[in-house]
Amino acid sequence: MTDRPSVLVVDDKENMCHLVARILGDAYQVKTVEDGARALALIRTREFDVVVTDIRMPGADGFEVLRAIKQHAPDTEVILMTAYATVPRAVEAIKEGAYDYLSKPFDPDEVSLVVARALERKQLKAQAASLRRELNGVYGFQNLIGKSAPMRALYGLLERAAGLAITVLITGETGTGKELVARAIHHHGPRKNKPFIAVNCGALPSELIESELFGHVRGAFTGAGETKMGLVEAASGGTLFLDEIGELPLAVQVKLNRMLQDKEVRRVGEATARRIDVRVITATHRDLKAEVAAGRFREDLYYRLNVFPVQLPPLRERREDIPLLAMHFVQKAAKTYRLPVDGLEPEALRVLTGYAWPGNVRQLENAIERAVAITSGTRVGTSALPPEVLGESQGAVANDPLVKLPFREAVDLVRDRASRDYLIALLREFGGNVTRAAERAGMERESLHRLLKRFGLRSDDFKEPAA
Ligand SMILES: Nc1ncnc2c1ncn2[C@@H]1O[C@H](COP(=O)(O)OP(=O)(O)OP(=O)(O)O)[C@@H](O)[C@H]1O
Repeated sequence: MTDRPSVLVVDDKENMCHLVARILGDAYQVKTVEDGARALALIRTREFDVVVTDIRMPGADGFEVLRAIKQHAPDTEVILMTAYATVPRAVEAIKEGAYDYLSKPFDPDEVSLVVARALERKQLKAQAASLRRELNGVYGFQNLIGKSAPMRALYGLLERAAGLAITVLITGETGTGKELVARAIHHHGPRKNKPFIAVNCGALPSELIESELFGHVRGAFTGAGETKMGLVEAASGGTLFLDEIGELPLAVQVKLNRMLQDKEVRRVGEATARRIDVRVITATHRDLKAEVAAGRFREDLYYRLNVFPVQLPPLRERREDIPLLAMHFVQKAAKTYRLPVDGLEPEALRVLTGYAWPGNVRQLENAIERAVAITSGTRVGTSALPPEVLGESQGAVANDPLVKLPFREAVDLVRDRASRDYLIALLREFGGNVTRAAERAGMERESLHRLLKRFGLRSDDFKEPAA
């Protein structure tokens, strides 16, 4: 039987090997070797579930066996056998990753029990690892949901960015999750216990931005009552997230650039500067490079911010995530409104997956929240979905005659449409001159004539009227 768990017994005393093999032989597939060096060679070529090894052996001892296993087969559990005198060493071995030890002489039940427990731990560990993999696949990174290829690639990038404390520039259409990503980077990095301060540069009136960001001293300008610390200082030790960075007025861009360069901040109206230590993450839905070209964004600041660019994919480019996101938002809304809604009708899911979502995840979240609020049963159906979502997907699917045809006929139809369009463009280009059109098309004049006839086209219709 090959599906029994495998156990390797290593002891330089033959009778000890036999004894352990006899105890375990009924329940496990047992292999015995009588010296450490052979055990080392064996574990490089074969993986055992559990290894029971003596500590004191000539040549390679139990510690060497343990280390080799942790290196080559870290999932294998190791149990050491030890005489009374070497118990302290066995305890040391546990610190190095062994599961347990048996002190000689032992009784048979003790051996069976320790091996069974070691196996149980191995299985639990494997189960936990697979659950974690699954959860990571589904729930992605921090609070980000999505398991599509673009999202998985994104998680890898975010993991790297989080560990590096590097300046990150997040770009993506509205509602793609830029703020969520910024938070995920912060919470996954070494500054997670420090503040995360988010500032929407587009939402602050331009005359206030400077003092909000950098702070001001009393009386620095009309209306500056008390001295106030800015948001940059509030983020000290943590992360400053500047959303909609493309909206920052040029004058403030200059100050921000200087702050990043000198790692110092100067409150408005104050002569001396203060050292600051903030990690800066910025985001924009604009094409900053184009903004630079148009003179609306400073080039030096652009390069300072764009150290680690992260581009978020629009939802329509990761449609396979829509069911997962939709389900997540259904649960969230059901909890908020204390409603017994717990899923979506398959048809509703089909419609959601077919829609283009110009407002991305935020639009999906709003659509689902509203749908849940008006659902009286336990599942969201199509009738609860917003008209714009229904309209587009129904239009795309139901009005296209192609879907009513068998595959071959549909392909023929598409080919005919494309051929006709091509011929029209060709005749236009050459003003109805069939000889030249045939040359470009790489076919004989006669063949082109036949094709034109088949598609009901007349070359004369494309000739310039005589002046
Ligand atoms: N991958 C995702 N998983 C779960 N929720 C998401 C995801 N992406 C976005 N969301 C949710 O969608 C909403 C919009 O996200 P967020 O505010 O981060 O987008 P944004 O790109 O910053 O938008 P804007 O450009 O309009 O400021 C939030 O409620 C957020 O929780």
